[in-house]
Amino acid sequence: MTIMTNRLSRSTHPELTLHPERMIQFGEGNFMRAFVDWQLQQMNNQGLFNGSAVLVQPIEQGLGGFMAAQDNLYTVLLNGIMDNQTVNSREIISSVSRVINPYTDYESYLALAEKDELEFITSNTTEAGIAYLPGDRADGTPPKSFPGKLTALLHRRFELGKKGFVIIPCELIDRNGEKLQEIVQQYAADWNLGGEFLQWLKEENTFCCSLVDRIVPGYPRDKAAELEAELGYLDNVMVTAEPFLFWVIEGPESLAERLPLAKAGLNVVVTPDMTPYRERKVHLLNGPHTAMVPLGLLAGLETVEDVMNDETFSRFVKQLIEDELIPMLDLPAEELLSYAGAVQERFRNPFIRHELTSISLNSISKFKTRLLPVLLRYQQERGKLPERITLAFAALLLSYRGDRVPLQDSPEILEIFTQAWSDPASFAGTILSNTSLWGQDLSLLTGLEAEINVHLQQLEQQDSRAALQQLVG
Ligand SMILES: NC(=O)c1ccc[n+]([C@@H]2O[C@H](COP(=O)([O-])OP(=O)(O)OC[C@H]3O[C@@H](n4cnc5c(N)ncnc54)[C@H](O)[C@@H]3O)[C@@H](O)[C@H]2O)c1
Ligand SMILES: O=P(O)(O)OC[C@@H](O)[C@@H](O)[C@H](O)[C@H](O)CO
Repeated sequence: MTIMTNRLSRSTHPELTLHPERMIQFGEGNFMRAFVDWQLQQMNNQGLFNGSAVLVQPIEQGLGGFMAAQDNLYTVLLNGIMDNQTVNSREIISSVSRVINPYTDYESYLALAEKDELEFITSNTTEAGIAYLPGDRADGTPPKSFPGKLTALLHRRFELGKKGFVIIPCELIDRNGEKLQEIVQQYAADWNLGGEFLQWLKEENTFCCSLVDRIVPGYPRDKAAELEAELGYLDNVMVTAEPFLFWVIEGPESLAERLPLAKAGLNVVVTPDMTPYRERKVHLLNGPHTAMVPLGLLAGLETVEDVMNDETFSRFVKQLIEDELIPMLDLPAEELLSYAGAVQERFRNPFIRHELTSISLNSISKFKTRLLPVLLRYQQERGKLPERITLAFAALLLSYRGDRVPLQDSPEILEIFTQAWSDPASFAGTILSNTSLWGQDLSLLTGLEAEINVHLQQLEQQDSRAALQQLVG
């Protein structure tokens, strides 16, 4: 095999244009680079935007060094089937201008407030990022939390008498824009930044809620050397993604003109109410992901594709979606079925490797958001438990014993499970009654504790495939 020595850079690719900075983006992770920055590139390719994003690392450790070493260029590899066509594309993305690490260069970070051309702010700091950190300090260089950092930047902008920003967070939490705005306002109050600043925040800035959708498995570790040989350059931050993309932004109509994503042919909707889109995506895509993870891992499967290629498991996913999830959503069933069919196609994407363990991160809070609301509604409306969600719940609780599958969750949550599992006989009752995990006492839900105990025993005695076989027929 040829040994590659050339790193991707502006000198290896002098034809790539550098566009003026128009967006500040918190988060330099795989998702944002394959989603937002990829879309900026598409608009730039068509001469519709002429703008780049300056990236800010939300935490001290990050990819800034790797990005700088290749002049902030990187490759996005799209693999999958879209509109019945196989897509296997590679594109060098040149829509990132630089990455600022505010922990080592706070002055450059605050200096962003001076640049009039910067009009948009986007972010993805994981679900953990949009959080109020009591005691975060205005004189921190930088403040610790993402909303704290943003408040400091916005305040500098206000002091300079400049116009505000359109702020579009992409974190997968409900009402992300409103939540971010509330926390920024809270810091403004904590830090005594004054009533005029609060007014400027409200009147000069637009916080938009948004919902993102693109499966981004990230750096293709297993194929990197092969791909670099094919590309003809070294790239430490290349990223693989599916071709499908969807971005719903709850914002003013004028946004579609200022950020002409849809005009560039991208699947982006600007709407006054994104609720139905969020419900559909979180329950029909993220919900099945979260259900398949513990069941799949307990059966020794590794990827979403493994699950979908297994007859029993794929039948389980289909039944879960059609019999338990769709009937509980207040949207036209036909539209939901069509969306769900497309989702299952995306799960089957033979060209990407989406690890179940990568989805398993923080599975308890994911279950609470993605599947628990449906389980509760089903029980309330039908007077019985949804069997598939309940089995997945039991598998999740069993997996959190930590002896059969690797766990990735906060130390506090892992400790709660260690304590509860120390007495297996009372485990189900203890864990279901823990309101800090579920927001309510689930041991009070008729039949749940008994069902969970039955499934726990079943999953101990047989493997999860056998339990699924009994259920899906
Ligand atoms: N990968 C996908 O398929 C996908 C699809 C849609 C949405 N998302 C969302 O994107 C998020 C990031 O996924 P990724 O694949 O880019 O991961 P990644 O590990 O490549 O990037 C994580 C990013 O989040 C930041 N971050 C991590 N912990 C943080 C914290 N505690 N506070 C502030 N910032 C923090 C990091 O600095 C980095 O910029 C996920 O949590 C998910 O909500 C991912
Ligand atoms: O990104 P996470 O860890 O919150 O969730 C894992 C997957 O469910 C998620 O990344 C989906 O692939 C994504 O939401 C598709 O748009």
